[in-house]
Amino acid sequence: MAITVGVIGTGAIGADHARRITQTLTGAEVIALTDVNLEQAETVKNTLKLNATVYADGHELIANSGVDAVLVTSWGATHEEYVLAAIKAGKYVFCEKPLATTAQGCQNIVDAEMAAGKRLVQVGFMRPYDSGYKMLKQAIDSGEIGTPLMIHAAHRNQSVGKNYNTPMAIHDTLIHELDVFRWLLDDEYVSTQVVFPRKTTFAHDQLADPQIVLLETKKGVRIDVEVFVNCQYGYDIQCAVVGEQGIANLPEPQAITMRKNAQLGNALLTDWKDRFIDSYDVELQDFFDGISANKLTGPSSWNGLAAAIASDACVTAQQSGQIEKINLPERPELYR
Ligand SMILES: NC(=O)C1=CN([C@@H]2O[C@H](COP(=O)(O)OP(=O)(O)OC[C@H]3O[C@@H](n4cnc5c(N)ncnc54)[C@H](O)[C@@H]3O)[C@@H](O)[C@H]2O)C=CC1
Ligand SMILES: O=C1[C@@H](O)[C@H](O)[C@@H](O)[C@H](O)[C@H]1O
Repeated sequence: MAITVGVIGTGAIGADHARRITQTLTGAEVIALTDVNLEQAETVKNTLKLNATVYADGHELIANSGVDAVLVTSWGATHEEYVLAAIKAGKYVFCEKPLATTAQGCQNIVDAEMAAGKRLVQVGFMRPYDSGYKMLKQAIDSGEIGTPLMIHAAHRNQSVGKNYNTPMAIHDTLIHELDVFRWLLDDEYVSTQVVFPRKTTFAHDQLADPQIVLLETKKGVRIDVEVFVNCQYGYDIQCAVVGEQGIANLPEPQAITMRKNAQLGNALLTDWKDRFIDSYDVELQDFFDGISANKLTGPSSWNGLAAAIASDACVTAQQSGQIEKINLPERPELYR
């Protein structure tokens, strides 16, 4: 029997996840939808020809739809309340990143899940499912480049909307790096500092763009990440791990090289949807397979909390201009 799913928030990624569940993945079916913009939920239902009910809001969906699993794909600030409600109702929940926009919000979720006594939550950190990042991790773990010493990384978006502000560069964008570096290095952060280069004229008043985030880990690895969300030229994710004996670079997405109009080159991607299309498929299939096996193994609430603790420190560092400490508590048994 298919796992029944309710989607809360049917915007860009909610609609895309509903599409992949319906058209690409196996073992799950979307039977419930909601969005603060109900028309948007109706549109997704009709476009994908879903045999689904549109609920008035997320809490009604959780309480009355009878679904096995909930996908929380609404705006970041609304995640915590829906994830807590889903846990309370004993439902599995896949929550897009960030798990919550603050560490306290994530801690509330970890506490609720521990009280439930089993893992119910998977966070939408898809990069560990990406074939390029997996190759990078393999290169590190095999010892090919020796002990990692530094990471130089960049997270560039073509442009962002007017509602995107300076802290979002951390808790909405950098949060992917904050998760994936812990996984790549098998290490934890101890401190951060944020510095601001000259501002691009393409950023609006509420946004300092670009930003450079500096991180230090327990093992002494130094990391610099450029977050530049109005870079204009494309969607570009870079990661170079410098080891004692070599450098491992995240592979570029596959693209045809063309000779045309007296130029040699290839097109760059412009959208996260295309850049990580395969990893979104694999992460969600893993979530459903975990439900079938009654054992979730993907990115956990603990991963959400660890990233959020670092994220909070980075947001503080944006304001203070100082080096801020990052302290992760002891990992509970449930997440070992
Ligand atoms: N893993 C990844 O690479 C990506 C993750 N995301 C995450 O997914 C979430 C949604 O992002 P997008 O789809 O890009 O945004 P979006 O703005 O396109 O869609 C969000 C939808 O949620 C709805 N919504 C807002 N508050 C709601 C509430 N209280 N109840 C029900 N619906 C509500 C909005 O009306 C909108 O339709 C964010 O947390 C974002 O960080 C987004 C893009 C990529
Ligand atoms: O998660 C995502 C968006 O929400 C976020 O706003 C973008 O900066 C990221 O590149 C994308 O992967």
